[in-house]
Amino acid sequence: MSTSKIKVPAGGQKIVPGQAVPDQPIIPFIEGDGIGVDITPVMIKVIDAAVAKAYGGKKKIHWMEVYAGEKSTQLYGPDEWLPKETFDALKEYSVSIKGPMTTPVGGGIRSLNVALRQELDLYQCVRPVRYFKGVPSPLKNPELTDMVIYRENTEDIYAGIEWASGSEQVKKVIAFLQNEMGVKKIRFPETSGIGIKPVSVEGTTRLVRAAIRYAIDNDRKSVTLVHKGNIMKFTEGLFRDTGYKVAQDEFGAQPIDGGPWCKFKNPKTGREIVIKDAIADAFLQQILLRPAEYDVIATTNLNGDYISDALAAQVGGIGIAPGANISDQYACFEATHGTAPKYAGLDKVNPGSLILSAEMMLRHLDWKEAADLVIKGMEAAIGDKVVTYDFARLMEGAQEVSCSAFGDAMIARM
Ligand SMILES: NC(=O)C1=CN([C@@H]2O[C@H](COP(=O)(O)OP(=O)(O)OC[C@H]3O[C@@H](n4cnc5c(N)ncnc54)[C@H](OP(=O)(O)O)[C@@H]3O)[C@@H](O)[C@H]2O)C=CC1
Ligand SMILES: O=C(O)CCC(=O)C(=O)O
Ligand SMILES: [Mg+2]
Repeated sequence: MSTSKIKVPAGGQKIVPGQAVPDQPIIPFIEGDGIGVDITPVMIKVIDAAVAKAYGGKKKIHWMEVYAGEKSTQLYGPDEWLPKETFDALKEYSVSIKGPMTTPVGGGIRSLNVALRQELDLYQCVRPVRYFKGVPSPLKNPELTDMVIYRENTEDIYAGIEWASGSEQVKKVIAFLQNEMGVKKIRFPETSGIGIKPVSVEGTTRLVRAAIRYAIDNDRKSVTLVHKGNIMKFTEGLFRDTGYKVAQDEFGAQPIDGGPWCKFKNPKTGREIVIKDAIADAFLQQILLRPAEYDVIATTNLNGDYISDALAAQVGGIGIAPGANISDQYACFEATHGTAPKYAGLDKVNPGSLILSAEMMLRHLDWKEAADLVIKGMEAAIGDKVVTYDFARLMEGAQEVSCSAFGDAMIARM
């Protein structure tokens, strides 16, 4: 039986949802697999420096390591990928940050990242995509890409409801579909695996509501519902139809030229916000060719996963792509990228994604001054062409530095 491995730091306080953030909050972090060992300590060092500089010691984060993934199996036992006390801590302390965790392809464990999002009901995956001047990009005008992805984070095929080809369960499911549901279109029933894609009105409503509220609070021009509703009518199509209904019922949006696009006046600024939709395949070419036409993006889970990496590439790659998983109570910040195993332990990769995820966390705490210093350090280091390998290989005259040296370069420029 496992006993507690988590050491609660002395002197810190819990963040309680609905109450003011204490000056000395305890923030749990998961180091992460693969490059987690490289980027997580750099993120902590950079954030501590920004907070110290911004508040002169009045505010300070008390970091509390909690365990998941490979490190957890080493500490708690071979099958303990996500110990209960980790879940409990993430809930008890409300705001947390994590490094990436490995998910094997095909067999093996299901995604721990997805399990965390589902267990904490972190239904908004928020991934801002913005350009930092000087970052190498395949686009002529990368600064025109300025979008915020709101990816539904608890439903869709990520629910993990699927049965393996040849299993007794899949035979039952296929027999049920053929005999009781009149399904005749499973092309190779003897060897098919089957997956289920739940998309609900509740799940879509809360996600689209959050995206529209973000557009209102941040004076954005439009919210685009991205879906594949022409093919998956009752899941992706439901997402689109529900999204428009939320805009009309909850925000008073009125149809433009008979709809389905609609618009309403931002109650905070008086400017118009347009709610529109795009089919996912066409959207992926539009964001490359006409990025300026898109702003806030609300989409289903799988689309959001693909769109996140595609959009990140437009502004320099997933080395600089931050994110947050948010519910009405909890927030767990994490980068868009994964464990990049070939670079693990080499002190080589770009810590920018996790640092910018922590910058989002500072804004979530309303520690704006520290967040601004993080951005200042990042802009100045990139502006001086002091960058990690991923940018250096595409930049003229760059000084390539290690993961940890990039963190130090940021700190020196705050
Ligand atoms: N939230 C999470 O924890 C996530 C976990 N994963 C998991 O991560 C594992 C590996 O996935 P994989 O498909 O290889 O995707 P990764 O995102 O881990 O890496 C793909 C490539 O992206 C580039 N890259 C990633 N991170 C950085 C960084 N910090 N700095 C610079 N470049 C970076 C590298 O490109 P290059 O080779 O060109 O240098 C790398 O080879 C899988 O098990 C997957 O399930 C994946 C995504 C999210
Ligand atoms: O959980 C994983 O392994 C992958 C998740 C992922 O790619 C993402 O959330 O962007
Ligand atoms: Mg992904």
